[in-house]
Amino acid sequence: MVAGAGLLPLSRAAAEGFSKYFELLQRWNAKLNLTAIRSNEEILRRHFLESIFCAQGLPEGVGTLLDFGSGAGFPGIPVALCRPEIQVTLAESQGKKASFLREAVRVLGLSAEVFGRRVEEMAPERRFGVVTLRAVDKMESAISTAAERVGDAGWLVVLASSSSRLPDEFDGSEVRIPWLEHGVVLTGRRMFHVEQLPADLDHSVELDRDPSK
Ligand SMILES: C[S@@+](CC[C@H](N)C(=O)[O-])C[C@H]1O[C@@H](n2cnc3c(N)ncnc32)[C@H](O)[C@@H]1O
Repeated sequence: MVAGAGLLPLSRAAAEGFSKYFELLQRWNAKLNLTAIRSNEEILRRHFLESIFCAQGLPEGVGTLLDFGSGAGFPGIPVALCRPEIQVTLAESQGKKASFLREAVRVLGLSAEVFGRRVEEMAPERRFGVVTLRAVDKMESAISTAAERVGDAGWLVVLASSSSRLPDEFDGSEVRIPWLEHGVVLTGRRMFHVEQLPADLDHSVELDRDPSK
C-alpha cells in the first residue's frame, strides 16, 4: 500500500510498529471513538498514508518535534515510527485520547513524550525543531499558537486544505498530497520571531510603500 501511494519503503521495524498501532487503534476506537473515520481502509488511506507522507517529507537534521493536537496520534506516532532519530512530543488535551497515546507509546516501545494538556499550558520557554498540525479545530488560531512553539530556524508543518496559510515569519512551500483532491502539506521555515521585529516598524506602511516615491 505504501509503495502504491508513491511513498518510500518502510523499515522492517517501522512496518511492524504500524501493524501493532493499527491493531491497537481498531481496538480502542471500537470503545472510545478516538477518530471519526471508522472504516479500516479509510483509516489506512487518510490517517496512516497522509502521516507517512508527512514524516518522509520532513527535513533532515531535525532533533525535536511537537505534534499539536495529536488526537489518536496523527501524524506524531507515524513520525516517531518512520523517523526514530526525532524526539517526538504528542500534545493532546482530551484525557481519553492522551491515555490512548500513552498506551500506544508503551506498546510500540517509542521514546515519545505525551503531554496531556493544552499546548498553551506548556512551559513558555519550550520550543521545537518542527511543529506539526493536522485537523485541529479553529485552524487559523491553532496555526498561530503552534507557530509560537517553533524554535529559531525551525519548521512549521501543516496538513490542511490548500486555502490554509502560514504566518508571515515562515518562508513556506506547499506540496500536494497526490491521492487527495484538496490536501496539501504546507512546510515553512521560521525566518524570525515576531518579537524580534523593531517595535516601531509599521508593516502596513512599509509593505505598501512604492520605493520610487
Ligand atoms: C480532530 S482532532 C485531530 C487529531 C489529529 N491531529 C489527526 O489529524 O487525526 C484535533 C485534536 O486536537 C486537540 N487539541 C485542540 N487544540 C489543542 C491544544 N491547544 N492543545 C492540545 N490539544 C489540542 C483536540 O483535543 C483534538 O483531539
